[in-house]
Amino acid sequence: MKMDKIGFIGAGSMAEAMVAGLIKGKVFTSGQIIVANRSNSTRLHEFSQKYGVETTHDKQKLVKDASIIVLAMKPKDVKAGLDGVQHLIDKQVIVSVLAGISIDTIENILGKEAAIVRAMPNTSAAILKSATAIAGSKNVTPNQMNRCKTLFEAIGICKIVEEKQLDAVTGLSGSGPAYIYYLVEAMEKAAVDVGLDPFVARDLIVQTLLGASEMIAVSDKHPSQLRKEVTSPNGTTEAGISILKERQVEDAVISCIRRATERSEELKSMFSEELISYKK
Ligand SMILES: NC(=O)C1=CN([C@@H]2O[C@H](COP(=O)(O)OP(=O)(O)OC[C@H]3O[C@@H](n4cnc5c(N)ncnc54)[C@H](OP(=O)(O)O)[C@@H]3O)[C@@H](O)[C@H]2O)C=CC1
Ligand SMILES: O=C(O)[C@@H]1CCC=N1
Repeated sequence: MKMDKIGFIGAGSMAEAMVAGLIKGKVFTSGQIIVANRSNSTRLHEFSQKYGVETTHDKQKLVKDASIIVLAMKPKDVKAGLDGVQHLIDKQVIVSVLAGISIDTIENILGKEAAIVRAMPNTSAAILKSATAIAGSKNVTPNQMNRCKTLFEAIGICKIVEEKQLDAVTGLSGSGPAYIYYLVEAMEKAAVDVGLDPFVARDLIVQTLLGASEMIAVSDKHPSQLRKEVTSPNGTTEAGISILKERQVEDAVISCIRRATERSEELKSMFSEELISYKK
């Protein structure tokens, strides 16, 4: 598939995960990718060394050269990130991966309506395993939406949702990898505590996670049934799970995802209140 250039404004972890994934997935060649940040030249040097992509501090050049512009700065930096390029946005599709920043807010900053696709991927994009959801503004054509879906499908799976559901997606799968890493950190501590070599434990934990994920993915059975199949009456699993229940881990997980979802909603209102609507 022949595609134009894609430009990233922001060169952090999410931009890197996407760049790595897009090159690995052969969606874009290195020569079709431009990356810009605010000031960190060492970071841009790293990008060009590692991925062979073009890098620049000149956002205007990036916006003129790219047909897809990915906003990949922190939510608080979106206004500064688009400063000075608003007038150059015309036919490009803007893909925003910013948590909690609405299409309305981006249009307010631009001072006009635009073809904006809000996306919530996760850092597993780097290994082509992102769980992404996208929502488009009313100016996005079906063709542009499909193109963005194809782009995210090349780095994992991609679901189309309504924009209002993106806060929940952020709380669930955008932040999700961190929850799993947190669990693994705890499992690693526990493994040493019960007398295992940390390197042996790491391999066992990773394979356990891979195996369990694959079982959920390929099996027709509900996770609760799969769990039952591990749990022998009066056995070790039952003993372990009884502690998770006693410590109300299920409640903790539900509260964790609710709080992350709420935080995405909070970010949205913080930033939309800050901006004066051009529509008013
Ligand atoms: N990390 C994750 O797992 C996920 C993150 N996201 C979203 O992705 C976005 C980026 O997150 P992350 O990659 O973790 O952030 P990082 O802090 O790692 O990177 C932010 C980048 O934005 C650049 N930047 C800041 N201000 C400007 C500006 N005015 N012009 C150009 N570039 C600028 C910074 O450049 P410099 O270093 O020079 O200041 C830096 O390269 C966030 O909005 C987040 O909500 C979405 C899904 C998952
Ligand atoms: O923590 C955050 O705000 C971002 C959004 C999803 C993952 N990281």
